[in-house]
Amino acid sequence: MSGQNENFKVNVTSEIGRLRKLLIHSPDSGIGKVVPSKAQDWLFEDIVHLDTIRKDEYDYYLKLLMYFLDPDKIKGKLAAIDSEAANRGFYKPNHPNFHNSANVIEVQNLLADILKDEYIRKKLTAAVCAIEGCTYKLQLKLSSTEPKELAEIFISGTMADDTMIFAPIPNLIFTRDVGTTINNFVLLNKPAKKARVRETMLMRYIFFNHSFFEAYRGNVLEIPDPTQHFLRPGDEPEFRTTLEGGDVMMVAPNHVLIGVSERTSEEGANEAIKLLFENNVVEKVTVVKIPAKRDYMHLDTVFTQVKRDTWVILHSIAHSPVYDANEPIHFLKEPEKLETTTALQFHKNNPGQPKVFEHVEALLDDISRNDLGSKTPTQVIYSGGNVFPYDSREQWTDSCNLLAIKEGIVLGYDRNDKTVEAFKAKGFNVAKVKDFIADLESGKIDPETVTDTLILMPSAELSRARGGFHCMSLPLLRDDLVY
Ligand SMILES: NC(=[NH2+])NCCC[C@H](N)C(=O)O
Repeated sequence: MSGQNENFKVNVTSEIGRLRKLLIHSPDSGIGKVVPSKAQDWLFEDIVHLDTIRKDEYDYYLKLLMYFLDPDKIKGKLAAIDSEAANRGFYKPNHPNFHNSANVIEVQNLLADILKDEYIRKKLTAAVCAIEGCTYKLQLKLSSTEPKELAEIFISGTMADDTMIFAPIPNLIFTRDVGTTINNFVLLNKPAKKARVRETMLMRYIFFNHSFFEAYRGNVLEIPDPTQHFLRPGDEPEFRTTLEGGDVMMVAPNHVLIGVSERTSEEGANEAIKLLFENNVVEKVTVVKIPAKRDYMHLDTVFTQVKRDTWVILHSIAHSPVYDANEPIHFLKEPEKLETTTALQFHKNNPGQPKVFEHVEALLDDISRNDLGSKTPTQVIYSGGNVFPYDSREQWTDSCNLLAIKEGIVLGYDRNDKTVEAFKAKGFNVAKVKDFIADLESGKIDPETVTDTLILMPSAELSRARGGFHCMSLPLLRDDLVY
């Protein structure tokens, strides 16, 4: 894939413009190595069945992306691609028949590309071995391993003979979290969780060394730690700057949202805002503070955008506290226990005087109407139709974490029944991905003309990894919205 850097463009100005290029990572064998005792440390809620997550779930995601982003590789060829004789070669990064799309880009292959350079291979091997505590002998062995094999080892933690040498990084399927494209800049993450450290390092090497990103090297932003962090006593994470991509949303060309959450610290948001303003990347950054808890780990777990005038959100995050401000409980509970969510908007020219939004829904309405020029009333679809307990059950299985492949065409899990009903009530078509793909292949559906559809993706295994399709995508290029 190296050498294809002419015309390689990085530019994302919204959450919903037609998707043209993205980074993904298909479930690798490391996911099949998650053991119950480590599942929580590795940020999975359960162990998953590798074969099912690939063949019956993720492969459909890949196919769908191909029809929209690289149709020549799939249209008219589906039967052959999925034949038994093909043995899923199209889906396996190291297989000779791998799709090798330059639009639906597999991280593992970018990693293999940069590892062809001996200097980079040695440096990155030393870095991986340092964080994983490998022996020097193993480091030497890895340095002379063939690039494609080495890329697989770095990701899965497993040698070709199936020996595990360090932990896998099973969360790499959630490419969203490793960085965010903001206009033609990339803001790299600074992970809060140890389980996500190696992924970030691999991505850092890719963005700074792969020929695809050559023209953008000066536009890769990294978040430093402030001096207070190094000088603090003990091991407390105080002052640590953390920021994960799921907390960063590129909602309009001049406007980014940053969630302060379980994963992104106030300090992380602070450094990110300074970087974005100093580099003239955007004019406005709105910080949305959400309760720091596992269920809401990132901002994109509580809302995502569907169309310029439509959002899907968890009601308790959308609005001010459910308690009546006149009830005694309002005064008795700590503000964070009331699940309040605040939104503070900082402007480049006047960062000292942030604008306060009463609640998140007011912010989303402002984005739709004022940033995106929507002339229609802003529509909000609530997780689980805003009916307890379906609202929180379905949020937990990513009802609010949708990926728009173009405005109004969104991918979500097939298990969130009440949310699906809420989409239907707002006039959306709902299609099972298998049927949708059959219609794309037969030509009954045309990616250019299809409108307002929630595509339901199989989710039994994927949802145990605790993320949806928004998390499983790192958009690099989207068409600008036409106003
Ligand atoms: N953008 C997201 N919401 N990503 C979800 C990440 C899920 C992953 N298991 C984690 O806990 O880190």
